[in-house]
Amino acid sequence: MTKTKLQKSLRDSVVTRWAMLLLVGFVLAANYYFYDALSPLKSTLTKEFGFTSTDFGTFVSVYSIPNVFFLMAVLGGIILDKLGIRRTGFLFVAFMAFGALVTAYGASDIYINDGFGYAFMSSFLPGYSPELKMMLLGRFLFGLGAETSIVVISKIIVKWFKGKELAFAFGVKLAFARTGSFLAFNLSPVLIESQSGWTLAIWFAAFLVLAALLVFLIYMLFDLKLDKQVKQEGLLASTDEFHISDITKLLTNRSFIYVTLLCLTFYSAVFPFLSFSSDFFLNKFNLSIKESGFISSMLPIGTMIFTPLFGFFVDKYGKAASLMIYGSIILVVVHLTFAFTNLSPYVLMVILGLAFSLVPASMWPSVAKMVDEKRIGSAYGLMFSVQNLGLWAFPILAGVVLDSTNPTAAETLDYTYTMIMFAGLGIIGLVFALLLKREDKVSGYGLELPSNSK
Ligand SMILES: C[C@H](N)C(=O)N[C@@H](CCCCN)C(=O)O
Repeated sequence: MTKTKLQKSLRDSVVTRWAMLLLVGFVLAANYYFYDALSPLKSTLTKEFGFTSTDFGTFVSVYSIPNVFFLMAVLGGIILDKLGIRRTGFLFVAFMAFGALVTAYGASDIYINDGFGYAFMSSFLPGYSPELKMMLLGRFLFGLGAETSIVVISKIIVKWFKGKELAFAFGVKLAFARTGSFLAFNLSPVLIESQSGWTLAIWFAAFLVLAALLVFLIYMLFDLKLDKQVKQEGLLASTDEFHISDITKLLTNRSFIYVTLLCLTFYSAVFPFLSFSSDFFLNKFNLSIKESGFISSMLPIGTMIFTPLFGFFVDKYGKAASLMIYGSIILVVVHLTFAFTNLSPYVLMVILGLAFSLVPASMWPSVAKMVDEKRIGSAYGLMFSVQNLGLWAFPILAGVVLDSTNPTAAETLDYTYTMIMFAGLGIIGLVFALLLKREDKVSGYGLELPSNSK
């Protein structure tokens, strides 16, 4: 009796571990909120600062530069293994918060009226406004922190839920992320109408990320307590230690290569599209900023419900490779329908939500089947870095395509070619999904089997 009592730790309490998910879920929601908060403001940024579509695309994509060109997500995973959850998490969430505040500062009146750094930002690259340059710096720092903090949160979920409700917890974690996006698309258009000025929408987003840093501090107290109880950190460090050979093993695993390329193409056709979607609805259907922001938010709201459901389905019945194929087909059909018809964007966004649930719910758990558990951190880090190549390139390309296929100072923007580009990405993704399913028959990872059968 006494022995059993001694063996119980914080993670054995259902309430405590779900409370931990609530805490880190808030951090994740704030991350996604800030990522999407400026998307409904594209036309406002054009009106206030003269942003072109290419400027806006550059702003969206600068998030990915640290993760692509400095391999930050991979390095962050290594730092995580060396320094542990608390120090790495605090460092990268702090980067996120600092970057968010710098972005808001770059759009603020204080900065524009010759505030700190304005003269310096005006002294080079005259083709880019000082506002854009400061906001780019802020988003760069935000991106540096944001991707690694997602890797840290994934590890936190494993720490608290391994051997318990792990897959479901991952689904709920993604639902928190989507809640952040949903709120961003609906709140930003309301906040730009504030008496205190349109930049309140950006300040609000930045302070939300700052609040996330405080929430992470609270999480750290529990994490410390759990480590004291079970000395789990030492155990994880030894099992998750990083070796360069881990990366070479991953790069010779065909299934891993196909799933990573699917991750690159699929997410490149979703996240950059989502960043432009409010402006797309505004232009194509002649809607208000609020209404087009609301339509964009139909995508995350669908995924909040569908992702945990499909996660449950994959756990119980398998069929992960097939679900990735179905999700890819839906993505292509929706983007082509957006390009060539005037069908209701409300319905199409909900259908796109199905695709954006089918693929993530089956993709992320599938990686765990094809990669040793001790390499899972490196695997996710590598996938994130490759994926960020697309999240970097495609917002810029979308902006360039928009600017070059529309006359300067056009009243409304024609998105047809931009949407064809996103559909093209979806088609390439579909090919990788088909290759992945074919390869699974050879490699025998059992992607089509239920979770507990492998
Ligand atoms: C943008 C980020 N790199 C990403 O891929 N996010 C995924 C969730 C990743 C979860 C990994 N365990 C998303 O679908 O938002």
